[in-house]
Amino acid sequence: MSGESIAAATGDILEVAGLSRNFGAIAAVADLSFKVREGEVKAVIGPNGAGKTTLFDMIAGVTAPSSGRITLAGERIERMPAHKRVDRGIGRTFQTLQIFTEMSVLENVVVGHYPRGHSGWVNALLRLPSGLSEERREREHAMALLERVGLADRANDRAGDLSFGDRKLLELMRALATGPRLLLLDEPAAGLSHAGAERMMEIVAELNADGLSVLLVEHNMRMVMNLSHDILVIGNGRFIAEGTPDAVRTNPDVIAAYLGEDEDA
Ligand SMILES: Nc1ncnc2c1ncn2[C@@H]1O[C@H](COP(=O)(O)OP(=O)(O)OP(=O)(O)O)[C@@H](O)[C@H]1O
Repeated sequence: MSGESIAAATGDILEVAGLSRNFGAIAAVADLSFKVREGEVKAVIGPNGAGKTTLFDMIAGVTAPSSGRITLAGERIERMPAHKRVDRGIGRTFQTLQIFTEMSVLENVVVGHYPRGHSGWVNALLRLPSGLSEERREREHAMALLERVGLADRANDRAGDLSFGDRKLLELMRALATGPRLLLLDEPAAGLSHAGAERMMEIVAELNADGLSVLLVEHNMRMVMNLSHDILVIGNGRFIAEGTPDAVRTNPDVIAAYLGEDEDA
Protein backbone atom coordinates (compact mmCIF):
# COMPACT_ATOMS: atom_id res chain seq x y z
CA MET A 1 0.00 0.00 0.00
CA SER A 2 1.43 3.45 -0.86
CA GLY A 3 1.82 6.25 1.69
CA GLU A 4 -1.00 8.09 -0.02
CA SER A 5 -3.55 5.34 0.31
CA ILE A 6 -2.58 4.66 3.92
CA ALA A 7 -3.20 8.31 4.80
CA ALA A 8 -6.50 8.38 2.91
CA ALA A 9 -7.67 5.15 4.51
CA THR A 10 -6.84 6.27 8.05
CA GLY A 11 -8.62 9.62 7.67
CA ASP A 12 -5.64 11.81 8.55
CA ILE A 13 -5.78 15.27 6.99
CA LEU A 14 -2.21 16.04 8.08
CA GLU A 15 0.73 13.87 8.93
CA VAL A 16 4.00 15.32 10.20
CA ALA A 17 6.88 12.87 10.45
CA GLY A 18 10.35 13.44 11.86
CA LEU A 19 10.13 17.18 11.23
CA SER A 20 13.09 19.35 12.23
CA ARG A 21 14.26 22.90 11.68
CA ASN A 22 17.56 24.32 12.84
CA PHE A 23 18.49 27.98 12.95
CA GLY A 24 22.27 27.82 13.26
CA ALA A 25 22.92 25.95 16.49
CA ILE A 26 19.28 26.28 17.67
CA ALA A 27 17.01 23.29 17.10
CA ALA A 28 13.71 25.24 16.89
CA VAL A 29 11.82 22.04 16.01
CA ALA A 30 13.45 18.66 16.60
CA ASP A 31 12.15 15.39 15.20
CA LEU A 32 8.44 16.07 15.70
CA SER A 33 5.84 13.57 14.54
CA PHE A 34 2.07 13.82 14.89
CA LYS A 35 -1.19 13.57 12.96
CA VAL A 36 -4.35 15.64 12.61
CA ARG A 37 -7.38 13.51 11.91
CA GLU A 38 -10.01 14.69 9.46
CA GLY A 39 -12.61 16.79 11.31
CA GLU A 40 -10.47 17.20 14.43
CA VAL A 41 -9.37 20.27 16.35
CA LYS A 42 -5.80 19.66 17.44
CA ALA A 43 -3.92 22.15 19.57
CA VAL A 44 -0.17 22.60 19.76
CA ILE A 45 0.86 24.12 23.06
CA GLY A 46 4.15 24.77 24.78
CA PRO A 47 6.04 27.44 26.68
CA ASN A 48 7.45 30.50 24.89
CA GLY A 49 10.08 29.56 22.34
CA ALA A 50 8.83 25.95 22.17
CA GLY A 51 8.79 26.01 18.36
CA LYS A 52 5.08 26.47 17.65
CA THR A 53 5.47 29.31 15.16
CA THR A 54 8.33 27.54 13.39
CA LEU A 55 6.15 24.43 13.12
CA PHE A 56 3.25 26.43 11.63
CA ASP A 57 5.60 28.18 9.23
CA MET A 58 6.85 24.83 7.98
CA ILE A 59 3.33 23.48 7.46
CA ALA A 60 2.25 26.67 5.66
CA GLY A 61 5.38 26.73 3.50
CA VAL A 62 6.99 29.88 4.85
CA THR A 63 9.97 28.11 6.41
CA ALA A 64 11.67 25.08 4.84
CA PRO A 65 12.22 22.09 7.12
CA SER A 66 15.81 20.97 7.74
CA SER A 67 14.45 17.42 7.52
CA GLY A 68 11.25 15.43 7.80
CA ARG A 69 7.97 14.98 5.96
CA ILE A 70 4.64 16.84 5.85
CA THR A 71 1.73 15.05 4.20
CA LEU A 72 -1.63 16.70 3.50
CA ALA A 73 -4.44 14.26 2.71
CA GLY A 74 -1.95 11.76 1.35
CA GLU A 75 0.17 14.22 -0.65
CA ARG A 76 3.70 15.20 0.34
CA ILE A 77 3.88 18.98 0.61
CA GLU A 78 7.08 19.85 2.50
CA ARG A 79 8.77 21.16 -0.65
CA MET A 80 5.70 22.78 -2.17
CA PRO A 81 5.53 26.61 -2.36
CA ALA A 82 3.14 28.29 0.06
CA HIS A 83 0.58 29.36 -2.59
CA LYS A 84 0.26 25.79 -3.85
CA ARG A 85 -0.40 24.62 -0.32
CA VAL A 86 -3.27 27.11 -0.19
CA ASP A 87 -4.62 25.53 -3.39
CA ARG A 88 -4.27 22.11 -1.79
CA GLY A 89 -6.38 23.26 1.15
CA ILE A 90 -4.21 24.83 3.84
CA GLY A 91 -5.62 28.07 5.28
CA ARG A 92 -3.89 30.18 7.85
CA THR A 93 -4.43 33.10 10.19
CA PHE A 94 -1.56 35.09 11.63
CA GLN A 95 -0.65 36.27 15.10
CA THR A 96 -0.10 39.72 13.63
CA LEU A 97 -3.14 40.59 11.57
CA GLN A 98 -2.59 40.59 7.81
CA ILE A 99 -5.63 42.57 6.71
CA PHE A 100 -5.48 45.53 4.30
CA THR A 101 -6.63 48.44 6.44
CA GLU A 102 -7.30 50.81 3.51
CA MET A 103 -9.53 48.34 1.64
CA SER A 104 -13.15 47.63 2.47
CA VAL A 105 -14.09 44.74 4.71
CA LEU A 106 -15.63 42.90 1.74
CA GLU A 107 -12.62 43.49 -0.53
CA ASN A 108 -10.38 42.03 2.14
CA VAL A 109 -12.25 38.76 1.94
CA VAL A 110 -12.54 38.74 -1.85
CA VAL A 111 -8.96 39.73 -2.69
CA GLY A 112 -6.97 36.93 -4.20
CA HIS A 113 -9.27 34.26 -2.92
CA TYR A 114 -11.80 31.99 -4.45
CA PRO A 115 -13.43 28.89 -3.00
CA ARG A 116 -11.85 25.79 -4.43
CA GLY A 117 -13.74 22.75 -5.57
CA HIS A 118 -12.33 20.61 -2.81
CA SER A 119 -13.96 22.57 -0.02
CA GLY A 120 -17.18 20.62 0.15
CA TRP A 121 -17.97 21.92 3.60
CA VAL A 122 -17.83 25.56 2.55
CA ASN A 123 -19.99 25.10 -0.52
CA ALA A 124 -22.55 23.07 1.39
CA LEU A 125 -22.53 25.56 4.19
CA LEU A 126 -23.09 28.59 2.03
CA ARG A 127 -25.55 26.93 -0.34
CA LEU A 128 -24.73 29.31 -3.17
CA PRO A 129 -26.89 29.05 -6.27
CA SER A 130 -25.10 27.74 -9.34
CA GLY A 131 -24.87 29.73 -12.57
CA LEU A 132 -23.66 33.00 -11.06
CA SER A 133 -20.80 34.84 -12.77
CA GLU A 134 -17.44 34.20 -11.16
CA GLU A 135 -17.12 37.71 -9.78
CA ARG A 136 -20.66 37.70 -8.43
CA ARG A 137 -20.14 34.30 -6.89
CA GLU A 138 -16.93 35.44 -5.28
CA ARG A 139 -18.63 38.46 -3.72
CA GLU A 140 -21.63 36.45 -2.58
CA HIS A 141 -19.30 33.92 -1.05
CA ALA A 142 -17.43 36.71 0.76
CA MET A 143 -20.72 38.24 1.96
CA ALA A 144 -21.91 34.88 3.24
CA LEU A 145 -18.69 34.51 5.23
CA LEU A 146 -19.11 38.00 6.68
CA GLU A 147 -22.71 37.20 7.61
CA ARG A 148 -21.49 34.22 9.56
CA VAL A 149 -19.53 36.43 11.92
CA GLY A 150 -21.98 39.34 11.99
CA LEU A 151 -19.85 41.63 9.81
CA ALA A 152 -22.12 41.82 6.74
CA ASP A 153 -23.41 45.27 7.66
CA ARG A 154 -19.80 46.51 7.80
CA ALA A 155 -18.97 45.09 4.33
CA ASN A 156 -18.35 48.50 2.73
CA ASP A 157 -16.56 50.07 5.68
CA ARG A 158 -12.81 50.57 5.69
CA ALA A 159 -11.27 47.49 7.31
CA GLY A 160 -8.98 49.68 9.41
CA ASP A 161 -12.06 51.17 11.10
CA LEU A 162 -13.14 47.85 12.58
CA SER A 163 -12.50 47.13 16.26
CA PHE A 164 -9.58 44.81 17.03
CA GLY A 165 -11.97 41.95 17.76
CA ASP A 166 -13.77 42.42 14.44
CA ARG A 167 -10.44 42.62 12.60
CA LYS A 168 -9.54 39.24 14.09
CA LEU A 169 -12.82 37.83 12.79
CA LEU A 170 -12.12 39.38 9.39
CA GLU A 171 -8.69 37.76 9.38
CA LEU A 172 -10.39 34.43 10.07
CA MET A 173 -12.85 34.95 7.20
CA ARG A 174 -9.97 35.82 4.86
CA ALA A 175 -8.40 32.49 5.68
CA LEU A 176 -11.72 30.71 5.15
CA ALA A 177 -12.26 32.39 1.79
CA THR A 178 -9.55 30.17 0.31
CA GLY A 179 -11.74 27.15 1.09
CA PRO A 180 -9.33 25.32 3.39
CA ARG A 181 -9.61 21.71 4.44
CA LEU A 182 -7.18 22.36 7.25
CA LEU A 183 -7.09 25.70 9.03
CA LEU A 184 -3.96 26.75 10.89
CA LEU A 185 -5.08 29.14 13.62
CA ASP A 186 -2.25 31.13 15.15
CA GLU A 187 -3.32 32.53 18.53
CA PRO A 188 -6.90 33.46 17.61
CA ALA A 189 -7.64 34.66 21.15
CA ALA A 190 -4.53 36.83 21.52
CA GLY A 191 -5.42 40.42 22.43
CA LEU A 192 -9.15 39.70 22.65
CA SER A 193 -11.38 40.54 25.62
CA HIS A 194 -13.00 37.67 27.49
CA ALA A 195 -16.19 38.18 25.46
CA GLY A 196 -14.21 38.39 22.22
CA ALA A 197 -12.37 35.17 23.00
CA GLU A 198 -15.68 33.43 23.80
CA ARG A 199 -17.11 34.59 20.47
CA MET A 200 -14.03 33.40 18.61
CA MET A 201 -14.28 30.06 20.38
CA GLU A 202 -17.95 29.67 19.38
CA ILE A 203 -17.18 30.45 15.75
CA VAL A 204 -14.27 28.02 15.55
CA ALA A 205 -16.43 25.34 17.19
CA GLU A 206 -19.18 25.95 14.60
CA LEU A 207 -16.72 25.75 11.71
CA ASN A 208 -15.36 22.52 13.10
CA ALA A 209 -18.89 21.14 13.54
CA ASP A 210 -19.35 21.87 9.82
CA GLY A 211 -16.37 19.63 9.09
CA LEU A 212 -13.35 21.92 9.06
CA SER A 213 -10.16 20.41 10.50
CA VAL A 214 -8.18 22.81 12.67
CA LEU A 215 -4.63 22.99 13.98
CA LEU A 216 -4.58 25.54 16.78
CA VAL A 217 -1.71 27.36 18.47
CA GLU A 218 -3.05 29.24 21.46
CA HIS A 219 -1.89 30.41 24.89
CA ASN A 220 -5.46 30.83 26.20
CA MET A 221 -5.87 27.48 27.98
CA ARG A 222 -9.62 27.84 28.31
CA MET A 223 -9.90 27.98 24.54
CA VAL A 224 -7.44 25.12 24.08
CA MET A 225 -9.18 22.86 26.60
CA ASN A 226 -12.69 23.66 25.33
CA LEU A 227 -12.05 23.37 21.61
CA SER A 228 -9.50 20.61 21.22
CA HIS A 229 -10.12 16.94 20.66
CA ASP A 230 -6.43 16.31 21.03
CA ILE A 231 -3.44 18.30 22.25
CA LEU A 232 0.25 18.08 21.35
CA VAL A 233 2.61 19.57 23.92
CA ILE A 234 6.10 20.62 22.85
CA GLY A 235 9.04 22.25 24.61
CA ASN A 236 12.39 23.34 23.17
CA GLY A 237 11.18 22.05 19.80
CA ARG A 238 10.67 18.54 21.13
CA PHE A 239 7.71 16.29 21.87
CA ILE A 240 6.59 16.37 25.52
CA ALA A 241 3.14 14.78 25.46
CA GLU A 242 0.05 14.18 23.37
CA GLY A 243 -3.50 13.27 24.29
CA THR A 244 -6.97 14.44 25.24
CA PRO A 245 -7.35 17.70 27.22
CA ASP A 246 -7.91 15.72 30.42
CA ALA A 247 -4.88 13.50 29.91
CA VAL A 248 -2.62 16.42 29.04
CA ARG A 249 -3.83 18.61 31.89
CA THR A 250 -2.73 16.07 34.49
CA ASN A 251 0.44 14.86 32.75
CA PRO A 252 3.44 15.46 35.08
CA ASP A 253 5.79 16.19 32.15
CA VAL A 254 3.41 18.89 30.93
CA ILE A 255 3.07 20.42 34.37
CA ALA A 256 6.86 20.45 34.74
CA ALA A 257 7.30 22.13 31.34
CA TYR A 258 4.92 24.89 32.32
CA LEU A 259 6.31 25.53 35.82
CA GLY A 260 7.21 29.18 36.06
CA GLU A 261 5.12 30.06 33.00
CA ASP A 262 2.42 32.68 33.42
CA GLU A 263 -0.49 30.84 31.83
CA ASP A 264 -3.94 32.43 31.55
CA ALA A 265 -5.71 29.17 32.32
N1 LIG B 1 14.40 33.07 12.14
C1 LIG B 1 14.96 32.61 13.27
N2 LIG B 1 16.29 32.71 13.47
C2 LIG B 1 16.87 32.24 14.60
N3 LIG B 1 16.21 31.65 15.60
C3 LIG B 1 14.87 31.51 15.45
C4 LIG B 1 14.17 31.99 14.30
N4 LIG B 1 12.85 31.72 14.46
C5 LIG B 1 12.73 31.11 15.64
N5 LIG B 1 13.94 30.99 16.25
C6 LIG B 1 14.20 30.35 17.55
O1 LIG B 1 13.59 29.08 17.52
C7 LIG B 1 12.99 28.77 18.77
C8 LIG B 1 11.50 28.50 18.58
O2 LIG B 1 10.83 29.73 18.26
P1 LIG B 1 9.28 29.83 17.88
O3 LIG B 1 9.00 31.26 17.58
O4 LIG B 1 8.97 28.83 16.85
O5 LIG B 1 8.59 29.42 19.27
P2 LIG B 1 7.07 29.62 19.75
O6 LIG B 1 6.70 28.37 20.44
O7 LIG B 1 6.24 30.05 18.60
O8 LIG B 1 7.20 30.81 20.79
P3 LIG B 1 6.07 31.86 21.29
O9 LIG B 1 5.08 31.09 22.09
O10 LIG B 1 6.88 32.79 22.14
O11 LIG B 1 5.50 32.51 20.07
C9 LIG B 1 13.30 29.94 19.70
O12 LIG B 1 14.47 29.62 20.41
C10 LIG B 1 13.55 31.07 18.73
O13 LIG B 1 14.41 32.02 19.31
